[in-house]
Amino acid sequence: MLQSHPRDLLEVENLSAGFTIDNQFYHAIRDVSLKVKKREVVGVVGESGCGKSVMSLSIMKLLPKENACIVSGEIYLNGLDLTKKTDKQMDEIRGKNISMIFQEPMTALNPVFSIGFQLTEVLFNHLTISKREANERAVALLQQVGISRPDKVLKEYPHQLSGGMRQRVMIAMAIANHPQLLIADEPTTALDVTIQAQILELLTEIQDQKEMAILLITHDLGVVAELCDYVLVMYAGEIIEKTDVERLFYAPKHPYTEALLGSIPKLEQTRHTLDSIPGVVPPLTKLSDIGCRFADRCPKATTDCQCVKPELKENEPGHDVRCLLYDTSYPNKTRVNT
Ligand SMILES: Nc1ncnc2c1ncn2[C@@H]1O[C@H](COP(=O)(O)OP(=O)(O)OP(=O)(O)O)[C@@H](O)[C@H]1O
Repeated sequence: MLQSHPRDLLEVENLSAGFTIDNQFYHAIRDVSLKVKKREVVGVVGESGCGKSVMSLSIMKLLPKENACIVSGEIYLNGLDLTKKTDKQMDEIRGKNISMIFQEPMTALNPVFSIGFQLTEVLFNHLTISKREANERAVALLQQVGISRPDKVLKEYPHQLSGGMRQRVMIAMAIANHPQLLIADEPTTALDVTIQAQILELLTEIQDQKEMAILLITHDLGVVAELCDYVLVMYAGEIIEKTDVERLFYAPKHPYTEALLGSIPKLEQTRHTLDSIPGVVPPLTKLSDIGCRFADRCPKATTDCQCVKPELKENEPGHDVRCLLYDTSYPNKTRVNT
C-alpha cells in the first residue's frame, strides 16, 4: 500500500492562478511550490507586481471571484487540500487555522463598526462563548498586542486610531483564534519607520509565544534578514530562487536576486526598497512563456535565455534556482546583455 508522506504545515504544489481581462485569461502566478514548517518564518520577496499578493490570496482562497481563479495546483494545510474545500469550509479554516494581515488595515477593518464589535465577532465566528467572556478575551488580546488602554480602544472606530494602532488591532484579530499560520502581506509598508520596527518586533514576539508560522510577504530585504528562516524570491509570477536566509544573503545565485541585494541602500539609509533595478516587471498581459522572463533586464543573459524557458532546479541541497546559468544542460553560454 502507498504510504502518504507526512506533510509540513503548509505545502503549496504547482499553484497557478490568474485573471480574466477583456475575455482573455492571464496567469499571474505560475507553478508556485513552497513549504512552510511549523514555527518557521518564510519570506516572499520581489518587486511590485510579481505576484506575491496573488499567491497569498490564492492560499487563503480569497481571490476576487468575478475575474480571478486558481487554475491548477494543490494547497495543503495540515495535510488537507484547501483547493477542494467549499466556501463554507474555508470560512471555518480562515481565522482558525490560517489568518492574514494586510498592508493597509483600514481596508480590512470595517469603518462602521467599533473595534470591540469586530474583535468579538472574530471570536464568535469560531467559539461558543458568552458576550462577557468575548469582551474579556478582546481586552486580553489588545493587551497582548501592546495596546495600553484596551477598554477605551474597544469602544473606538478604526478611523480614530493611528496606522500603527490599526495594524496592532489587525494582528489581535488575526491571532484571536490561535492560527498555526499567519500570512502577513506587507504588514509594515504603510507605516512610518519607527512604527514599522515596533510592529515587526510585536510579530516576532507573538510568533515566538504562540509557536506560529508566518508567511511574510515583503519588499524589504532588511525585514527578511531580521525575521525569516527561509526565503522565496519571485519574479513575474514565478519563484526564481528559494533557499535559507543565510545562503540567500551570502551566496545568492539568480542574477535577479543579486540585483535585489545590490539595490539595498547602504548605512545612511534606513529603508531598503527594491526600485533600483533598471526596467520593470512586465504586466501579466505581456508575460511570455518563451525564454526567461528576466532576460531583458538581466546583465548576464545569454542567447539561450531569450528562447529557452528555465526550470526551477535544485542547484545544491537546499538551494533551488530558475536560471540557465546554473543548468548544465545549457553549457554554451553567449552573453547578450552587456
Ligand atoms: N484584480 C486584479 N485584476 C487584474 N489583474 C490583477 C488584479 N490584481 C492583481 N493583478 C495583477 O496581477 C499581477 C500580480 O499582482 P500582485 O498584486 O500579486 O503583485 P505583488 O507582487 O503583490 O505587488 P505589490 O508588492 O505591489 O503588492 C500584477 O500584474 C497585477 O497587475
